[in-house]
Amino acid sequence: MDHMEKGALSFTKMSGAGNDFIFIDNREGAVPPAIRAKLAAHICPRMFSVGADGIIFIEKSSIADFSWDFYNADGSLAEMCGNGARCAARYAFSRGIAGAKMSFATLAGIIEAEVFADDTVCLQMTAPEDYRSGLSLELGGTSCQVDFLNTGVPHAVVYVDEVSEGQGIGNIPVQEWGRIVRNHDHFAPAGTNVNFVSRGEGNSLYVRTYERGVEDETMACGTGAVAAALCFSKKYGFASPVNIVSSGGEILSIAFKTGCPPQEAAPSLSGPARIIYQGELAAEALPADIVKELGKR
Ligand SMILES: N[C@H](CCC[C@H](N)C(=O)O)C(=O)O
Repeated sequence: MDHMEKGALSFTKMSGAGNDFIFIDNREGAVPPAIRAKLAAHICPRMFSVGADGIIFIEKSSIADFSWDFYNADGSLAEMCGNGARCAARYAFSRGIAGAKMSFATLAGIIEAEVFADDTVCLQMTAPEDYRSGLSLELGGTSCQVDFLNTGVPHAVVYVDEVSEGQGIGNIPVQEWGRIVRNHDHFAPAGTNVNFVSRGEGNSLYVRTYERGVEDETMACGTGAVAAALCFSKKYGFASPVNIVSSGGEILSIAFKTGCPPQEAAPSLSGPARIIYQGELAAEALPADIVKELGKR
């Protein structure tokens, strides 16, 4: 039996369709706000620590069942995270923090969620904002027109069938093109997540997402799936619900009102959210100043 000093910090690892997160139950304030970004940037890198696309702190709330603080893997704060929110609902239900139907506060607004008996969680998303279509930029030597929608966080939507000369979504350079769009002047200064979208079978779409704050392709992106579904439907007239086949092969289902602007579509996001394991972060895995701060509580 390995003997390890009592861990410096307990956490739960979760996966929302392959978008993975570290959860900290912070209702007793174990991790003060001042060190959260540094903690995220220290324990999210894969191979060097726990590894995740982001970290979520669950906090008490006087206006909802709980509230949260979400940080990307690089320690940047983001207002919302669709897959993370589905995992937060599963986490809260599993720990008795909320019932199967719940609400929680994010920087993007209050999220209503429902946890189902299988691993599915359904969210009512906040109202999309700032829809922009036909933004011109160049990818792979081809001029193309991308759309933009804020679904809690900013998302650009690139229509792969228009830029890839039939290469197919599986062959496009997501890191290279994702970085170009993420940093493009159209989206300055906040930058944007970037979704590469291609028509699938029936009412489905293939979506590959380059995520701001991860600075790489993730296996799924919930707010990105919502942006892709709403923009594609607006441009090509897709019906609701749309099934999004994400990079990791899992399906996210987006339901929404059709025949109206994306801002009025009232989208919902359904998909899997699973607890993977519980863990204890060893003090030696953390910078001394963080261990010191954690020890104060
Ligand atoms: N993966 C998340 C999006 C995180 C957004 C974050 N990458 C940012 O906008 O900075 C999702 O499932 O919606």
